[in-house]
Amino acid sequence: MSQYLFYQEDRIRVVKELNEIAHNFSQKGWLPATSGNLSISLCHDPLVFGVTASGRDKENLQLEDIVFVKEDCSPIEPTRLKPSAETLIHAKIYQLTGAGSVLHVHTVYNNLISEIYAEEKSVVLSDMELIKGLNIWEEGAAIEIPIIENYADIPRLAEEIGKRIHPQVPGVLIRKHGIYAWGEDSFSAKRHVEAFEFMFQYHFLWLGYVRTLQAVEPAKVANVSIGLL
Ligand SMILES: CSC[C@@H](O)[C@@H](O)C(=O)COP(=O)(O)O
Ligand SMILES: [Zn+2]
Repeated sequence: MSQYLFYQEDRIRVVKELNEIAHNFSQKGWLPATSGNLSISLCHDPLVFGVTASGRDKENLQLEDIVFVKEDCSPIEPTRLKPSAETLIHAKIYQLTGAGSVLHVHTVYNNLISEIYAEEKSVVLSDMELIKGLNIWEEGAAIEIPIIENYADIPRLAEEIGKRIHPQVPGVLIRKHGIYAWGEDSFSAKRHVEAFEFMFQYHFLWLGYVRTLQAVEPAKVANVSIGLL
């Protein structure tokens, strides 16, 4: 008998919450072509978390598509399911941040921003109301989101992500891949993903708008700073 049966009620809650988030993000087009992976922790000491199984269509995620794993990413009980190929990244983020949930999505805008600012290795966003969605309330706050190269070797990718995590900024971009965002629970982690994605979309469209104005009405944008472009 598994020593983890003790968590049965919490397991049901985790599975339901992950399914709801998978369906919600799929509706938004944030988990295309089976991409992305989602997790919620059950326990921190020892670390145990539920994570989406590898290669599942998140749009049609089923309750049984969640695998419960330990700190070393192995399942807590025998299963035919393979945990997400990126489970190690989830484990690393739990260990370093004490988060209660880690969510990973692939979107067009997070891919575009990660590529535009790839050489800088981070993107700075400021003067945006939704920074408050990250629970950062100071007026005029600026946030710097790290951008990590998209190493195919997952242990290396997890290691590099670990080195760049900023205590105040609950997200890390992987170049032309996606974002990992986290929070104290799945509600907060979801809110963080949504805030990041809103800001990435806004920032990308703003860059294009200002650049167009620079071409057609330069005087109008003479004092507008858009960073790189
Ligand atoms: C289908 S492409 C996406 C994968 O390469 C990977 O980055 C991803 O996010 C999903 O991997 P998974 O093993 O299903 O959790
Ligand atoms: Zn991915």
